[in-house]
Amino acid sequence: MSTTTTMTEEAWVHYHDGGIPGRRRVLMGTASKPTFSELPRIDFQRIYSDDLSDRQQLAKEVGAACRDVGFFYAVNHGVDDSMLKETFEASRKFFNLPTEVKMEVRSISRRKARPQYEGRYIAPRFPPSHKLTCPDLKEGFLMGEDATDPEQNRAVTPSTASPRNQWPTHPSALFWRPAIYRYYTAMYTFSKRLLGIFALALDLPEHAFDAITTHPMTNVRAVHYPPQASEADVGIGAHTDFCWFTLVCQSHTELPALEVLNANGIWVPVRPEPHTFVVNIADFLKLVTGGTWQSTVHRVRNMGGEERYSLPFFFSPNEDARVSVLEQFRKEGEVYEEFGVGEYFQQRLDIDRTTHLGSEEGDEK
Ligand SMILES: O=C(O)CCC(=O)C(=O)O
Ligand SMILES: [Fe+2]
Repeated sequence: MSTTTTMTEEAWVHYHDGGIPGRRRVLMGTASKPTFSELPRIDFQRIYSDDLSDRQQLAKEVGAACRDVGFFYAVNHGVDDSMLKETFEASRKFFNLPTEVKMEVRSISRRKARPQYEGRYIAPRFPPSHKLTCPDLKEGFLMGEDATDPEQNRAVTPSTASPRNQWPTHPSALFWRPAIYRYYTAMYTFSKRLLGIFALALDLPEHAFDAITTHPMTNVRAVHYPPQASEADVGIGAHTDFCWFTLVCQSHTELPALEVLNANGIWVPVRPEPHTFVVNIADFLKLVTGGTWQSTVHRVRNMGGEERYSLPFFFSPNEDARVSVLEQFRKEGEVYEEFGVGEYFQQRLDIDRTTHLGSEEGDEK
């Protein structure tokens, strides 16, 4: 949850960074630092160019945005616009279904050795009782890689044989699975290309990340944010994402709802722009770039009286990949350990469960 408080006449913004509670002083006037006040807009048409120098030029702009802001708009991304529109229509329809239809896919397993995520419906303000209350007003539906879903064309092996996703079976909800799969597949394909641009932006060969992303960890979370009655409520509390990077499509609302925190502790609104993705760097890419790329704090407050829908797509490397700080970001004399992608992800989920009430059940970000 994020709040701005005044302590001895100083204002602070509170958030979760890397799953850990943090705060930032609000700096104004002469105390303010150079920082961003809007998100860069980057033209992605060049991602499809056969000419390497076009892709390198794009990568230069992407690299600057990742370093200076951690967020950018991707325009002309080439993903089919009518498919995006249809996915939002399907989202509206899904979240309008009776609660009992959505609750069919609400269950989570209580197994100790649980998988990184389990696809399901996430009810608003859950859990209602045994802890304090969950602050987030949002409701969501989460799915991700699952070799037992034939749509993913993946080999079912002993390690991938447990289903992770849950799909509603009520006749009124059967439209949901194909709609989400169309979106998932398109975002997956775009993300693989984007990864090549990130590699170039980091002065690596374009295919440097291919070996660790043959079966990447990926999630779609469809989210519905009801209009907020009060400033004290929160659609999704201030946080950083803990994957490698996130792509977000947001529905149109007159008043921007997604906000990004700049270095002066000012919330910069991310106005919904038609036909664009909002791309943000998450904790994992910050980690492997030795903090050179920013995983920027953000939150959602839906104050404009309209229903809001968003479709974040979260991307991380293979669960069994091992990564470390990239060579060019290492400092002499420092020791850098390797860590497992899946283990890191699980650690972050566990931290989030204990420090972020809204995410007690493994609310992947
Ligand atoms: O709804 C949005 O615009 C952003 C959601 C978000 O930050 C998240 O799901 O991690
Ligand atoms: Fe996020």
